[in-house]
Amino acid sequence: MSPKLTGADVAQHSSADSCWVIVHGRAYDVTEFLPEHPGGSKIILKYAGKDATEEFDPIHPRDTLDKYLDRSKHLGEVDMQTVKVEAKDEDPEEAARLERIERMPPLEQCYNLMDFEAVARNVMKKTAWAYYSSGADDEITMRENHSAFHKVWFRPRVLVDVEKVDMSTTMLGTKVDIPFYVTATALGKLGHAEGEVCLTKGARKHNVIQMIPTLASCSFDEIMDAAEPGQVQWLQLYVNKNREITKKIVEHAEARGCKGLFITVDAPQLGRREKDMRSKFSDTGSNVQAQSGDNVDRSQGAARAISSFIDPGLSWKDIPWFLSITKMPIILKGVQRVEDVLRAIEVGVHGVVLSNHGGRQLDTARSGIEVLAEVMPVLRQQGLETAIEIYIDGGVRRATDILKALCLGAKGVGIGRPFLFAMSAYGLAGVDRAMALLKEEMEMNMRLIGAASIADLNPGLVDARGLMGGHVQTVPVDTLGLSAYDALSGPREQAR
Ligand SMILES: Cc1cc2c(cc1C)[n+](S(=O)(=O)[O-])c1c(=O)[nH]c(=O)nc-1n2C[C@H](O)[C@H](O)[C@H](O)COP(=O)(O)O
Repeated sequence: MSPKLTGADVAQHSSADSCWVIVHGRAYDVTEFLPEHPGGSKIILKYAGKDATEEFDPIHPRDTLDKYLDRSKHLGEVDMQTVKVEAKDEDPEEAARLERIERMPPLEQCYNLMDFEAVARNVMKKTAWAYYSSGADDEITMRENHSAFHKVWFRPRVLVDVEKVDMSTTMLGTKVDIPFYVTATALGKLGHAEGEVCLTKGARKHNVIQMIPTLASCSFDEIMDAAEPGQVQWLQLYVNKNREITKKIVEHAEARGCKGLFITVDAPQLGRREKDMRSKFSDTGSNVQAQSGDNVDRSQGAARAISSFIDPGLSWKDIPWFLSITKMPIILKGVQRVEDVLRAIEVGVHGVVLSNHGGRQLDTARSGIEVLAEVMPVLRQQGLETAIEIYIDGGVRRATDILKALCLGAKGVGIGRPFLFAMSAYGLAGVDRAMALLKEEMEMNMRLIGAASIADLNPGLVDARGLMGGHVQTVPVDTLGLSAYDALSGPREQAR
């Protein structure tokens, strides 16, 4: 058994000519990999000759080095007792954050999904909050996503026997307890050490489907392994320019039992999320799927650092190939107009998610609920309303938002940030409470609109004319949301 390396051995290799790093107590020679790194070489050189574990973890699946770094560069175990721990200069912001954590409200004081966002804003690390909370450009679409639901009013039925309420439904053939799923959101470990696995555990407890992101912090297999037998997961796919890599990922997901392939079609390039950019994301780029280490401009924030492999050339002509390489149902995630829904039906995919990526891509794109109100009447007119499954996501924060979407014809909705914020602030207990609150709201509101089951939900229960009136600000100010978003430029107010 070769002797362990010491911290001094590693520290001798701290330049671009010879660069060793320590990750999880093992040393790696990454000299030749430097120009390949999607996040650029600078970020690795910052940790040359040192322990890089703390920066590596939130961005990279655990098996990244095993998968992508040649074995000959794996140098073996390091005696961590001999590694000098760098004294961190006092960061007043971090000290203030830790202070706020001491005073954060107990979980029981979170009564709705916005409460989690308000708490998370105060207790999350700056880069993590910036990454999760940011929308593209002026964040108009991000705010519209939630506001748009306030343009839809209910037309409740009375004197309906709603003693028993059944909110279960099926999504892509899977029976779920409530018509929402945990949508794909990258870099789960920015908010919580367990990352996407924490969401897996929450989804399992509530029999809710989890969509696994391509850009997860945890490895795909870690997330699949964390699921209980019978627990259903889908894969969200960013298509790689190198289709061989993409084919391997899709085949592996199918072999592991994924029950849906959601191809993201609204991100030929990731949007400009300025809060993320402002936090000067300096971490390494995730996912070493990229073949060549483009010299990514670090100031572009996390998004740009981790997405250089995505193929902007993806087009309708690629869909038959996807249909040929997998039996999983294929859903196009990020469709934003009825013409593309009709095209999706034509090319034979199984569904679409009407989505603008949570307002993180094209700013002033319409909200999912507004596109839904455009799509469904056209599909009904052509007798196509059941040809494929229609989902929406973006700005869903109340069970009434879910009910409005289903009344207008959606099969279910995806929810992103709320579960990230609940996880980041309170871990699994937070995710669990967030889902339980939605179930509570759902049962109550189904009773109040006079619907005993999902089958009872129909367009007659809502008045969606407010969505058609263009974008005149007819929406009441969403005060809850205001306290969470960074619309306020002042210092972070005290945790509530
Ligand atoms: C909040 C968030 C959303 C991301 C997301 C990361 C975060 C932090 N990321 S991103 O880094 O590339 O933008 C993904 C992603 O990996 N793939 C994807 O298809 N959608 C991604 N989305 C969009 C997500 O799947 C939903 O469309 C969006 O979150 C729904 O809006 P709400 O957050 O308001 O529920």
